[in-house]
Amino acid sequence: MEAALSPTPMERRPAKQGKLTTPGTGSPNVRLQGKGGELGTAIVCTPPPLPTLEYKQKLTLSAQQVENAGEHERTPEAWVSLAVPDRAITTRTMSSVVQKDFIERLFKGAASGSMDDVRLFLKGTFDVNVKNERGWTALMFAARNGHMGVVKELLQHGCDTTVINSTGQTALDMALFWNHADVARILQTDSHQANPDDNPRNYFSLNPLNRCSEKRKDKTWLRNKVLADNTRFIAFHNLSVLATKLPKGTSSQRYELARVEMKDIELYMAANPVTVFLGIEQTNRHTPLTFEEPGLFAVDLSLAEEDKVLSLMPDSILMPGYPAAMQLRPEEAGIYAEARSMLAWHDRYQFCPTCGSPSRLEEGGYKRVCEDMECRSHNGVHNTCYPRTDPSAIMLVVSPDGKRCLLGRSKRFPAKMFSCLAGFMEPGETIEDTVRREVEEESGVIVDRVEYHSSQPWPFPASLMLGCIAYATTDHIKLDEEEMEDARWFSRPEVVQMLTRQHPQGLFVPPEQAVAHQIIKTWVRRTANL
Ligand SMILES: NC(=O)C1=CN([C@@H]2O[C@H](COP(=O)(O)OP(=O)(O)OC[C@H]3O[C@@H](n4cnc5c(N)ncnc54)[C@H](OP(=O)(O)O)[C@@H]3O)[C@@H](O)[C@H]2O)C=CC1
Ligand SMILES: [Mg+2]
Ligand SMILES: [Mg+2]
Ligand SMILES: [Mg+2]
Ligand SMILES: [Zn+2]
Repeated sequence: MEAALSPTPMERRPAKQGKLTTPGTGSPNVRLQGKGGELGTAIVCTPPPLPTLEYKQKLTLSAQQVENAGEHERTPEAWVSLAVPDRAITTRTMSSVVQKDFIERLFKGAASGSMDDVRLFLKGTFDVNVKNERGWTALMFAARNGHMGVVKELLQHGCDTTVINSTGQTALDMALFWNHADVARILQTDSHQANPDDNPRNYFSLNPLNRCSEKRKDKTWLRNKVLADNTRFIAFHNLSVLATKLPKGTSSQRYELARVEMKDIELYMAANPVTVFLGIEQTNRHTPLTFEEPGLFAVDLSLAEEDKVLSLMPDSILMPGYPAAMQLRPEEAGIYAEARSMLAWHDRYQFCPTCGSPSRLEEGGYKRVCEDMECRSHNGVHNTCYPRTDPSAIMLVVSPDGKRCLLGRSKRFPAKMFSCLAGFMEPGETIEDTVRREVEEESGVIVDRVEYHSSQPWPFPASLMLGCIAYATTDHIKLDEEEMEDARWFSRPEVVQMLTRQHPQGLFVPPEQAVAHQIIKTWVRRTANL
């Protein structure tokens, strides 16, 4: 595919003559630089001859022919081969045709990633920030098309990252808009601009525990840990977690997980409830782990009466799943995600999926082993023995013109809430396949490019949301009437109103704890120019 020179077809027009002109004369000019800095501006006062077929053929001239050739007939290569050894190019007057050729080669090279063309220009020691008629620099072309090598080369040669084009965009804006994250990062580092999209951290993903998976097979260590004085238990009752209220004034995070002690639950522990080792609350992950550091377990107290569980901690509640769990402190939400998904797995997989025999817990609750020693699950790879995680794609679809995004309403959504489309991954699919299939199934819209944004554990019961931004090639909507109630294209201003809960019809998007919210916000941030 031909490398795009700019986001709009307008930009693909060849550069107009006369941009590089000296005011008052209309004559082309070029800034010439030598080792010690800028040497001055060479002005060509005679109107330049147009390139001829003959000129084009000169591309293959020998060194001698080049030396003998007239000024206007020299190609950039010829100029460079003549001039670079003694920097003569910086002191010569160059015809505008050759100048134009140099600059055109620079822009084309930057847009297509052709390092040779870019280096050719750089050898010529021109102004690296030369612009086309729309104010685009070579750095912008390279950033627009994601050519990391060219971007680095241009930055090394002093290309200015702060230049803006005639529509107010910098090279960084373009890299972000066109989702060249690696290029954006380099430009940010260079221009010291902070990017909130770097390393996004979603709610449910901030689990501070050291899971110490290497300890799960050490039965003695685990037993001692369960009994240690400073060990604490996160208690669940029918997948609702015991939580206590935080002091007032702590924004939307109003609860934290209650940590109960062995002495409080000894009675229930006698019944051997499902208990899962979650990890160690290690204060410093860079120091070696000691046994003294407190361990954390999840325990399923569903066998106990609900009020008995509530009485374990003053002022506590049994917090149901979504959306109640959005009120936990973010670090607590990470622990909750691990704990709830694990207990939900044990709850649903009490029997061996291979032979139907009862199964027992092993490895601190991270494995279920079939009690029938003849069962096939004891041989080879058996994922039936390990906790489940169901990958699920969630995507913001951007319209073909880049100006709108697709949000939908599943039938089970609260009234007036619109969100990203989402769907479970099927076996044998890539993330991109899932995104394209679910978008087409649910909305009839065709997606081409898929960009990964970030992921989020979604413990209802054990999904892993794979957040993406997807670029549509069509915009006709044909709704999946079974799953979806509505799906529409929304403009950026309307999405901003939905994010900030100021939409005139009261429409809104999921809260900031949902990855959907974060993906939508990323798109809004990237489209500041709309
Ligand atoms: N974090 C976030 O911001 C958001 C998260 N989500 C989550 O994303 C997930 C997927 O979204 P959703 O639109 O429901 O998915 P789908 O579009 O794939 O539709 C779900 C339906 O497909 C069927 N299905 C197919 N495979 C599975 C599977 N492995 N597990 C469960 N159901 C399956 C079920 O049908 P049936 O019930 O008939 O069996 C289910 O109702 C859900 O867990 C949802 O809660 C959704 C939106 C926002
Ligand atoms: Mg869906
Ligand atoms: Mg679906
Ligand atoms: Mg599906
Ligand atoms: Zn079995």
